[in-house]
Amino acid sequence: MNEDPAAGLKRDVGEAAARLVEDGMVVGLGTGSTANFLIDALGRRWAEGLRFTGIPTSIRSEERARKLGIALSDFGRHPEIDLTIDGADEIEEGTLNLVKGLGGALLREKIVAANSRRMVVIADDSKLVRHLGSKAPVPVEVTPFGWEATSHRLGAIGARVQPRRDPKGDFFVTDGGNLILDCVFGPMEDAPQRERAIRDIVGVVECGLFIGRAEIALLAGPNGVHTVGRGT
Ligand SMILES: O=C[C@H](O)[C@H](O)[C@H](O)COP(=O)(O)O
Repeated sequence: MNEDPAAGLKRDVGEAAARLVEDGMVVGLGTGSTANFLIDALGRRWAEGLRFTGIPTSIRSEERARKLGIALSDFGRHPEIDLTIDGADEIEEGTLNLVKGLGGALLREKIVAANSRRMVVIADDSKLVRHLGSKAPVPVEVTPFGWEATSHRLGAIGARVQPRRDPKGDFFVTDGGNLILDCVFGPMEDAPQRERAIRDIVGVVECGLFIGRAEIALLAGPNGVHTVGRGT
């Protein structure tokens, strides 16, 4: 198995973010390799006596947190979340707008982020970009019914569309039973408008552009973890 070269940085930032959680909070638990380090660090804090309620953003994160003994709840019972901590595929300098969903968890992640008082994004600093779309495609979750027509409409607003497949070559299916179309737009100077244009297409369930959601970013680099706010 290939070792992730950024694993050390992801661990550093996951552990730093776990220190933001306080007793009694309702906490959105993100998804992905960086969020896994957060969940593991929270598991250690739980074992030391910290008590909070976790709202997982995917089945994978739910299983990981449950194994560590963290108390979890259903989003429906806790529709107001104090703090969500999640990874990202790209973070735009200045705005902290994000691309998320390369791991396929964007719909639950976006619902949880939209209902959180604060969202903190965690990543190694290679994820910081001048414009979203510079390196990553925008994942778009679509209904299986009519996906070809939805794909065509996405093409008409400028995307090069690639249906996501799993390692066996079958369509990748999300936790919500939908498909993902990875949309390459190239670097975008108009991500907020692009998000609206994508979401206006019938058949689109949600898209991986997170606009105005993250309040701060914790970024790990060779010199340690630093905090970046919006507008900096
Ligand atoms: O669907 C996956 C999520 O949006 C992840 O938070 C995102 O892909 C970042 O994942 P990682 O920390 O593994 O790079």
